Amino acid sequence: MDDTSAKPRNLGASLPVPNVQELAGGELTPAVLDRYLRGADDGGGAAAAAAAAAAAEEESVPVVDLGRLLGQDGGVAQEEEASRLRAACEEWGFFQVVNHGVPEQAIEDVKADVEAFFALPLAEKQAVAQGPGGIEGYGQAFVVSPEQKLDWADMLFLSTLPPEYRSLNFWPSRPATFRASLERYAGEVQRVAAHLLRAMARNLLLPAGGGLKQQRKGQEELLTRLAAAQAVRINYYPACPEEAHADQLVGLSPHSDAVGLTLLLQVSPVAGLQIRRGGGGGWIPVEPLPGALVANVGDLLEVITNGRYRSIEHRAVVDARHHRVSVAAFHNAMFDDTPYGPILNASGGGEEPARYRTIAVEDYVKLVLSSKLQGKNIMDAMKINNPTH
Ligand SMILES: O=C(O)CCC(=O)C(=O)O
Ligand SMILES: [Fe+2]
Repeated sequence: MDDTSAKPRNLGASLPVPNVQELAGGELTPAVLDRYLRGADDGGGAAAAAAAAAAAEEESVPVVDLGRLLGQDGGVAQEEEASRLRAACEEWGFFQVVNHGVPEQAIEDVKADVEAFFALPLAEKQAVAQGPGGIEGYGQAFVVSPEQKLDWADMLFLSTLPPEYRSLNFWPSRPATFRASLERYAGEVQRVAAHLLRAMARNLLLPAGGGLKQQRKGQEELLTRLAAAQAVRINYYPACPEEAHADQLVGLSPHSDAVGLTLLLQVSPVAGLQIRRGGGGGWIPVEPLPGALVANVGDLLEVITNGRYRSIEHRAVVDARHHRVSVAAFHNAMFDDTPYGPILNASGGGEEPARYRTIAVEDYVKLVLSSKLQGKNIMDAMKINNPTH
């Protein structure tokens, strides 16, 4: 296979929109600002903020200790942590990962380099601007109509792993250490994702032993394949401009991640990420926890577990005074023709009906990129309408 055919093809592009960091640094005309201002019905509004505050008092996202999960404190602690992971996946779909083994320096370097990238003048950042027809590079995503409300953020999207998926022309050459920092960080985080997926597989799959051993092994491999490829989306949310109120802007519209497993680094010590647990309800903030990675179940994991684990709707809101940066590392299966569908005996008992269609990763990502970000609308289309459910 030659190098270009190994890469994911151009999977979709966004309509061109203004650079938000530049808008935030200049004077905004009412007409421009209007494209970003939302009412309560399209994601803005004090009511949502109040709901988040109220919800926060009662609930916070669970924390999983990866070292314990891998057995560093012995078997009993490992089992305890495995149950914690199970509950986090079944009841939340979101959790913070601590003691993950990613060296502090690898995190500090990537943080410093992404901040330094966004601090460059626009012309230098545009050296890695998205091209027509593609999502990689510096720009925006998910803008499909000139009328839709826009997100108050810019992003840099890069395929990171496997190395042959990279398009280095989109990797910044300034700051000079950017590429090395991101490469190291990408590899470290992929290892964390693979460990988590393997632990999830053990929680989910058939009991070991007997004639089921081979089947169990195959299922474990299937789940760990969800960390074979990785892409990162580096988000920059400018502070709210004076002309607006922070709760009228949305940094990233509500969505679930169209991948296997996401691990997110909250670079800035500024809150912004919020999740909505199944069945609606208020928005719950995921406070930045120093040194932690935020894990969340993606759509493909929901499909493969036949809905036992759910990909959860989340969004990013804008801070009134400080900009915020985050690095989302999306782990996914390779972009080939392999179809992925539900593992039907995941419960260990009898055949359960498939609740989702089977689809190839590339086709699913294409479908998502050609749509407006709107909650879990695309996952709804993946569901099989089973009259018994
Ligand atoms: O900035 C955040 O905290 C959320 C980012 C996110 O959800 C994404 O990039 O998919
Ligand atoms: Fe996301």
